[in-house]
Amino acid sequence: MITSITLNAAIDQIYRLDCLAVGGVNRIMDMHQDAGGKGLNVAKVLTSLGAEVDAGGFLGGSNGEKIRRLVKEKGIPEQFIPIAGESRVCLTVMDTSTGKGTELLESGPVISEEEWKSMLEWLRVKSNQTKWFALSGSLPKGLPDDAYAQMIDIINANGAKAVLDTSGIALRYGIEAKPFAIKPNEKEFADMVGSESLSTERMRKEGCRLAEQGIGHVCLTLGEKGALFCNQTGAFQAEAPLIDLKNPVGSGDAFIGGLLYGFSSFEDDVKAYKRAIACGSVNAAHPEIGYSDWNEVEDLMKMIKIQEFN
Ligand SMILES: Nc1ncnc2c1ncn2[C@@H]1O[C@H](COP(=O)(O)OP(=O)(O)O)[C@@H](O)[C@H]1O
Ligand SMILES: O=P(O)(O)OC[C@H]1O[C@](O)(COP(=O)(O)O)[C@@H](O)[C@@H]1O
Repeated sequence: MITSITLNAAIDQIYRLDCLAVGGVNRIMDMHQDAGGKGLNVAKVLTSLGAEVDAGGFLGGSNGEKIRRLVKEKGIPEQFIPIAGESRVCLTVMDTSTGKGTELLESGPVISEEEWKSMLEWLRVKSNQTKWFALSGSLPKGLPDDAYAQMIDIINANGAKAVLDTSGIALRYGIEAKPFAIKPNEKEFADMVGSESLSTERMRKEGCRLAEQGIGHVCLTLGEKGALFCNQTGAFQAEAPLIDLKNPVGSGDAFIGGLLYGFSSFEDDVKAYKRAIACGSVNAAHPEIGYSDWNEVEDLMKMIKIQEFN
């Protein structure tokens, strides 16, 4: 069983239009809404791949009710903790002439101390029943900067494993608690290291340093360039397959879905890494956020070559 936790769940809303005119009048071609926030996208991908997954986190207000209904419609069991605040809307404006998405992300509700305590209590019980956790996305207001670190401590103490996908200060603290895996993208990793941008060699060096400190898998995703992986045995790199790009939003979440599918079904590291990249690329080749399909993933996996750094 895999449990995917979204502390800052969202209604993911996509507006598609011909060509975005910033500062002008834009008429929308079509609009789509789905349950989102990073962890829910991970759960959608895992469900499409046929994995046993459930979802947790915080939900509140009428947006929260809508998210709960959308999650149910996808057949994903959920144990969200109700909160007093209103869950957020995250808007992606897809410019179909360039294939580029502009994301407008609300910061989300304020979580009270009581609500946070309920989450930690729930996790203490849950991590005795579930082996694998995805902890994904930004922290809503009101939570301490070390919120993910507190969660990872509980998960590790119960012998379960956490894959962490967040950024900024929450990532810095989270790393201290030694999650099983982390997945920053290039920019998030450069921010973490305190640099504008990083060469491949510097990414490898910094990634391997973290792996030596006890993070099982440091996965650095590089968008269309693929990903770089560091673990106890070394560093590996793979290019992403060439695809017809439709919408890259949610590709990082799909990558986590693939990684968790692989590890939870005892695939070796290289196969799990290939599955993760393929899942990211399959998502990017479709307009929906958090899209996956078993056969498409298997086909792309055959095209991916993992190379070890010397
Ligand atoms: N344009 C693209 N072409 C092919 N694969 C892509 C593309 N964009 C993303 N991917 C796949 O999705 C993975 C995660 O994408 P990335 O953009 O790095 O993550 P995030 O969404 O977290 O920023 C990549 O490692 C790659 O496998
Ligand atoms: O929790 P955050 O970091 O604010 O991000 C939320 C947004 O991230 C997404 O999950 C997309 O994430 P990725 O493109 O990084 O995979 C959107 O669906 C969502 O609206």
